Amino acid sequence: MAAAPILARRIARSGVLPLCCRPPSWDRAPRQPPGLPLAPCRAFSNNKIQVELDESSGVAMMKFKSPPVNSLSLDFLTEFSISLEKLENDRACRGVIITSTIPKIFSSGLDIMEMCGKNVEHYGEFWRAVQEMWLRLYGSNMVTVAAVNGSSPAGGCLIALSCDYRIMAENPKFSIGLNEAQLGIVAPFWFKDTFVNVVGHRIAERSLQLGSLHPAPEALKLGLVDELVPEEKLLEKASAVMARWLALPDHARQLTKSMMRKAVLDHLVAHREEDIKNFINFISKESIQKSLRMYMEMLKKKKS
Ligand SMILES: CCC/C=C/C(=O)SCCNC(=O)CCNC(=O)[C@H](O)C(C)(C)COP(=O)([O-])OP(=O)([O-])OC[C@H]1O[C@@H](n2cnc3c(N)ncnc32)[C@H](O)[C@@H]1OP(=O)([O-])[O-]
Repeated sequence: MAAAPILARRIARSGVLPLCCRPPSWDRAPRQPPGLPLAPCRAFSNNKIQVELDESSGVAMMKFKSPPVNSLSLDFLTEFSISLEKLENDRACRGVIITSTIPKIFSSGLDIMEMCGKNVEHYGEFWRAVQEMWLRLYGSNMVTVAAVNGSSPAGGCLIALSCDYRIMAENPKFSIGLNEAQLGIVAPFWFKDTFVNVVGHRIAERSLQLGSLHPAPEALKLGLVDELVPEEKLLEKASAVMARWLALPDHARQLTKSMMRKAVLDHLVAHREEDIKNFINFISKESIQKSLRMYMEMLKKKKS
């Protein structure tokens, strides 16, 4: 598949290790070598994501900043994977809080334009980047907390579901869910598995079949998010939750997390190429392309 070397080159250019080469974090050296001056805060930023690591707490704040709606384009996904990998390999980092700088939007999900009117090579490269992002986030050794400060459909919901804990702003106008069926497309098995692991089979089945977007209070009732807080308290709450999770020894928490998630992660790793082929075949169908075009037109009409 031509897409594999392309993504490998993109990642190689950035100096990021592939997932399989990542050292387990319970094997890491002590956080602060003795005798070195404390460096309390470090930041890095790329076009679509900004990251600030507080070395004294070991917590990174990752903010999506890709207007207008933080859609997950190929470039966004690549930057996201690179940012996660940098943090994963940083001995000073134990946890990451993920949020958005865009008012009212956490992420609008996969960029629909990446799935419309492109060639087979592009679809393959795009889908590999979606897989890569999920493998890194769902398989992360770090504590991951989603501070969902706006709407979060489809791929945006997947990001939140892949974290260890989800806190959402208690605004009923913000909704979250895997709404793929509303677009005439189907969430792949690993989106479904991640969803089932959070809310259970019955809720996931009903919500997926209906392509439901759940307003924040309903999302809380379903267990799709863990807590609702006033928007202005979201980051404070996320930091408090993070501190509680980081109070445990890393190795015990990490091994437990890995035990809970391994089967689902292994399933995709074992079927990655097949999953890419399935996506390409599915998304290339004229009927699917038509559904996506109609959905984009509906979004534009709603705006005008
Ligand atoms: C098998 C595959 C699995 C698929 C998984 C997925 O994630 S599928 C993804 C499922 N995702 C969804 O179903 C989410 C669909 N989006 C929404 O529901 C709303 O946009 C919103 C609630 C996120 C924000 O509402 P709001 O009133 O604040 O903003 P607005 O609506 O005015 O949009 C502003 C501009 O952004 C554009 N644009 C928006 N989203 C996307 C996108 N994903 N991509 C590309 N573009 C997108 C929109 O067209 C408009 O462009 P224009 O006209 O300026 O050129």
